[in-house]
Amino acid sequence: MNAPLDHVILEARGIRKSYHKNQIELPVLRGVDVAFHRGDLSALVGRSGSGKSTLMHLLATLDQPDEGEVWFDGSRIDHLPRRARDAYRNHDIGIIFQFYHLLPELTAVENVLAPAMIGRSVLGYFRERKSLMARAEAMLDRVGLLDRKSHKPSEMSGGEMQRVAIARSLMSEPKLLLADEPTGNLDTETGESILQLLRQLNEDDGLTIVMITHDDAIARRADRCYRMQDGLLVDRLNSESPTAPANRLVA
Ligand SMILES: Nc1ncnc2c1ncn2[C@@H]1O[C@H](COP(=O)(O)OP(=O)(O)OP(=O)(O)O)[C@@H](O)[C@H]1O
Repeated sequence: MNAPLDHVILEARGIRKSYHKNQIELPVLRGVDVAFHRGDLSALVGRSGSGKSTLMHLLATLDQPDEGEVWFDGSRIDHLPRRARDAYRNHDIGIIFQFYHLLPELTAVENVLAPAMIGRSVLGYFRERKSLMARAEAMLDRVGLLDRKSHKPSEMSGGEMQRVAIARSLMSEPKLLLADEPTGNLDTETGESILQLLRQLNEDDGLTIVMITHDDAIARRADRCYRMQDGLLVDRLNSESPTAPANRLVA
């Protein structure tokens, strides 16, 4: 198959995936083709159970498709060896989740630092500790949370915890951020501030973002929206929201 076009950073081609339970096959993705464009804030929208998280897991190489291909930045990534998949997740992309996945015993700044410790020897870590700490603090500052750097997750609000998770995902200077229901656990106002932060990172820092959501109103805020239904990409959202003038129809 041909490599993706240059403006496409992440692409799924002909993806099929089934789960098996009690010897019954449950087809969850039934031939999904989707291409996310470099520099966009894209949304993948669909009802609960439509297969969004399953697709995201495949895009993140947390699982492998039964059929089809996943391409990132010009390379095929769906059946890479484990080390290469780890490197992709640790360096090329950032991932944030609805429930933040912070370590409860660590402070905000330690949570941001944590992934940078993976793959480094203890000696290597201590040698670079100062610069890593400075970067972690800069990332916390980027998300407006430097003054909470010594707080543990139990001492932060949901919105603050999501900001820490975003700061953590930025540590490795990813080319793309995968966000699974990033506002799903937040009230409307706090969710709005997280959306604005994602938009800022997209516009100011050029970060490509793929956001998964079940909420049409949130999806309409993206540059491109892709709708999933019963394991298929069915259409692209008609986006006429006045708040999203850059919103494009994807035919
Ligand atoms: N590990 C698994 N084993 C069996 N079935 C699964 C597994 N994971 C997901 N499913 C099923 O696959 C379907 C799609 O799930 P998925 O989590 O991808 O949907 P979703 O669109 O992300 O939903 P939600 O918005 O509720 O997270 C669901 O019917 C779910 O029950």
